Amino acid sequence: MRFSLRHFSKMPPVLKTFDYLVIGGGSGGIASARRAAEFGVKVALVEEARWGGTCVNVGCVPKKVMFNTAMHMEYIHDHKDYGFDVELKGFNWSTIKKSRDEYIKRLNGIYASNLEKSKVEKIVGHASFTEDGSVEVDGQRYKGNHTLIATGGQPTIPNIPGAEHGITSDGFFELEDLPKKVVVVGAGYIAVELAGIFGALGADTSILIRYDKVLRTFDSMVSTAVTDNLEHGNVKVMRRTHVTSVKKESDGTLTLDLNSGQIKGVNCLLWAIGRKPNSNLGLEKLGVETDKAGHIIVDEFQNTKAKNIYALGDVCGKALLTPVAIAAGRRLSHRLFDNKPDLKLNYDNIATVVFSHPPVGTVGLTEEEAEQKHGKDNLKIYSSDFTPMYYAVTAAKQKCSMKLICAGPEEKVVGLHMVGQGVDEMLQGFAVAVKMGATKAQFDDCVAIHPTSAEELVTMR
Ligand SMILES: Cc1cc2nc3c(=O)[nH]c(=O)nc-3n(C[C@H](O)[C@H](O)[C@H](O)COP(=O)(O)OP(=O)(O)OC[C@H]3O[C@@H](n4cnc5c(N)ncnc54)[C@H](O)[C@@H]3O)c2cc1C
Ligand SMILES: NC(=O)C1=CN([C@@H]2O[C@H](COP(=O)(O)OP(=O)(O)OC[C@H]3O[C@@H](n4cnc5c(N)ncnc54)[C@H](OP(=O)(O)O)[C@@H]3O)[C@@H](O)[C@H]2O)C=CC1
Ligand SMILES: N[C@@H](CCC(=O)N[C@@H](CSSC[C@H](NC(=O)CC[C@H](N)C(=O)O)C(=O)NCC(=O)O)C(=O)NCC(=O)O)C(=O)O
Repeated sequence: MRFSLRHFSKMPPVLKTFDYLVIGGGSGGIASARRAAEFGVKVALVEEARWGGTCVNVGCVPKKVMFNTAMHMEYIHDHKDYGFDVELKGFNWSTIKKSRDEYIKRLNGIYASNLEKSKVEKIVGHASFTEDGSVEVDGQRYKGNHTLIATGGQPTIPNIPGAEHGITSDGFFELEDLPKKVVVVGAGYIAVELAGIFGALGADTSILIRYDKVLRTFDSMVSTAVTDNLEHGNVKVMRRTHVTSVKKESDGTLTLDLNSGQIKGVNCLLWAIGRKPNSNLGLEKLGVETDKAGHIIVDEFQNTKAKNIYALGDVCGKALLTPVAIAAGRRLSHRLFDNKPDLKLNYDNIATVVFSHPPVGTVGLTEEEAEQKHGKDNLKIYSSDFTPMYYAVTAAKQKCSMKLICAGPEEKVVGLHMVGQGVDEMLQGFAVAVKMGATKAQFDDCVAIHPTSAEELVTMR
């Protein structure tokens, strides 16, 4: 007690009090702060880096630009099969990097001005908690009657000698040129997406995975198809392989020592082995609990263990997706300031896309999860494998695979999985149907749109 009093006396006085103080100007924090401000409460948002957070600056948005770039390269190879007399004379990475950077800069400005328009007070700097639950930023103290932690996460780097010679997804967005020889380590979303981009753009690309397939937590159909597609798409899949040490040579290239063998002459090593939460905010002083990995523990209403302190988005470690952070943030603001005391995000049936080549779209249970939940005998699985019509006249082909997992006598669709051209844009509408509890008969009752890949989903037998 005496210690606390002495400590309190050293704290600067509270400069300002807000109804809602949000830490983290990324997807969840911005969405929650702006929604709260709509209800006429006094809101402030603290951000230490660039407005928009991971998604806008080093995530979804610049990644999608690079995915689109890679798609151009794929299509260019098909042009001659469609009768176009075009010649690819080269690809200039720095052209797209420059326009991408300018676009992100514009977005930073738009986000800042949107906050101003919404009357959210912007506070720039690193936030940390003091003992009494107020927040200190650059020596100033702010108090929130309600405080949200939406501080996101950062890439993990392995603890091996020379790991610092590698980059992460953050560094990917700083590359000034397409590296000649690339090694991507990891088997999740980021490894698959970035290896796919490098491969499509013509880098000599390898992906090092610990097991036999990428995306192991996805339905096995997806995991198998994406692993095969990487191999067919210019990416060498090195299974059961990990890096034990990294050495930088005098010519600037890297030599990777592996559990078996070596890779020499690497121009870019990219770690994509997961992310860790930004939860080093002095939470222990407040009784906010974290799990072993540092993710903030919250209940279904995003409440932490400390009164009037909430957390959401990547810092909580559940469904690390921008729309999840946004949806949780907006619902929380309605609950706190719009008299909707029961509003919370339902984390079931969240649709997700992996921007691989071709992309993955998936919602609901994997077959393995459905077997555990409903029992193998209560499931009926429908699947379809075909070559989309786009490839009818092209030399290069990519298959499309789809799977519906139906449960019970009514054949409720509890899982929908797709890998193929266009499935990224196809998924959202079907996700509505799955969320509504649609059955296979209801899918079939919907007359197909022809000729599309999507029609397969309403005509499967
Ligand atoms: C390469 C990559 C690609 C991705 N692609 C997709 C995709 O295609 N689709 C998708 O849905 N999701 C994608 N994601 C995930 C998505 O970016 C995140 O799920 C989302 O940004 C999480 O939002 P958030 O608000 O929880 O955190 P963030 O967006 O990370 O925002 C947190 C903010 O808090 C700030 N901050 C942290 N600590 C402090 C502090 N102490 N004081 C002040 N400010 C602080 C940070 O600077 C940051 O701006 C991708 C992620 C990566 C890395
Ligand atoms: N399109 C989208 O919506 C995107 C979303 N995101 C979000 O960001 C999150 C973070 O992405 P990401 O960083 O790819 O993390 P993920 O959790 O998706 O994947 C990381 C994978 O790397 C492998 N791995 C873990 N540790 C090691 C290690 N020490 N050495 C080698 N491999 C290892 C694991 O696979 P295994 O166990 O098989 O080895 C693990 O699943 C994603 O989960 C996703 O939620 C990111 C990008 C795009
Ligand atoms: N689906 C469209 C998305 C277009 C879009 O939303 N672009 C954003 C930039 S990328 S995206 C950054 C990301 N936005 C989104 O995820 C889109 C949110 C959706 N429109 C919604 O309102 O729910 C995010 O982190 N949002 C937090 C927040 O907005 O509160 C933009 O231009 N914004 C300018 C503006 O808004 O004026 C596409 O892919 O083209």
